[in-house]
Amino acid sequence: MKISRIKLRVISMPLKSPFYTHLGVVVEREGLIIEVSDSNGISGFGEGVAFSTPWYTEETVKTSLHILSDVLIPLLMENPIKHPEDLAILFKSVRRNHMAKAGLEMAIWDLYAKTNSKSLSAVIGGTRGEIASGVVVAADTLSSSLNQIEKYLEEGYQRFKIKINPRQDYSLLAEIRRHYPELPVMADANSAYTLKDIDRLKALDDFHLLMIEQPLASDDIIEHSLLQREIKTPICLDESIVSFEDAKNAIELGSCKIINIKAGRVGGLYEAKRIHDYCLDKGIEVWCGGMIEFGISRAHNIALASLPGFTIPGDISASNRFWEEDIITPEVTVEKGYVTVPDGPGIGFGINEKRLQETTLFEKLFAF
Ligand SMILES: O=C(O)CCC(=O)c1ccccc1C(=O)O
Ligand SMILES: [Mg+2]
Repeated sequence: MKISRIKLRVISMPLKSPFYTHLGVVVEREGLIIEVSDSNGISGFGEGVAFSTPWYTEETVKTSLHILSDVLIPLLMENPIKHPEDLAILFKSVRRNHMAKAGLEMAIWDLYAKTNSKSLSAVIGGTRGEIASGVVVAADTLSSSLNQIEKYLEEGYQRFKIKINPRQDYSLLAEIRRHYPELPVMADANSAYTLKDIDRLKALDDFHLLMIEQPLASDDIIEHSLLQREIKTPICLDESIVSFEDAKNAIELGSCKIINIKAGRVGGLYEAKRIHDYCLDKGIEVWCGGMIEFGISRAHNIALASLPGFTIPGDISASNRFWEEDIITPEVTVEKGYVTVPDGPGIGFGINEKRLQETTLFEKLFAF
């Protein structure tokens, strides 16, 4: 691959409505856009999905910018690669920093697919032409949760993820069930509980949830295996799974029945695919998680979720779930509950240059 230039941009955009979790509120989303160009002027795009503050993982926009500028991009300049999978070996010398690695790796996958005139989905082994779409409800009150559910139901979403915590769980889910007895509902706790809350968590079995995502500590797999033995609701791990080894260990221990795969969290599409392949082999269902992302990462998620093991509707919602105007064209849309997997080259979406320009705070260019 003849990489000649890399452009990093920090962008910022307000969410249409605040996103509430027990860890804090997201009102404005800062993000990192990575553009990798070759000597023929073809560009691949990726997104660094770390947030402005380290509330979800330890990375931030600033740490990503540092690791990309001072470590990963210089490493790539000194060590030309033939294929995006070569990055797995090249980046092994750098501990963690998965979101920074993934943003660059995914831009290079997009470039690779485009230079081979294939869709990213085809290049990574996707088999699906459309993806069942789910949505997250992260509101601060019961009434706004119910309003959001009603709106998203009308828009066709097939799965509803409700953020919960020990102060807002049983009564919230009971009200949702009272209004929607058959709704495909799951809960995401973002590590709000400990094993001391076992009775609270057992009680949630009443609601036949599709699953409960990450109830216990963000780096735990041991206690989740104890919890899974006590509750009927399937556990899905998110934060705890940052590598193929984590997925393998969690499955062997019985810590979860389902895994949420986010390419950013695990260091890129290659590692995401390894986890997917292992889960498919072991009969563990997976789905694609979201990061309140802009269109580029959303497009990568669509390609990832086209792999055969992604059998559960994930967090791949339309661009208009979070944004007044996205940075890609066309925007991601949900039709009758599905997102179409594009068959054009690479991620299959263009860049809305005007929107990208007006949301850019800062940019930095690296010439090879
Ligand atoms: O639709 C989305 O973008 C996912 C929403 C979501 O739940 C989330 C958003 C940001 C960080 C972590 C999470 C999560 O899955 O825990
Ligand atoms: Mg989660």
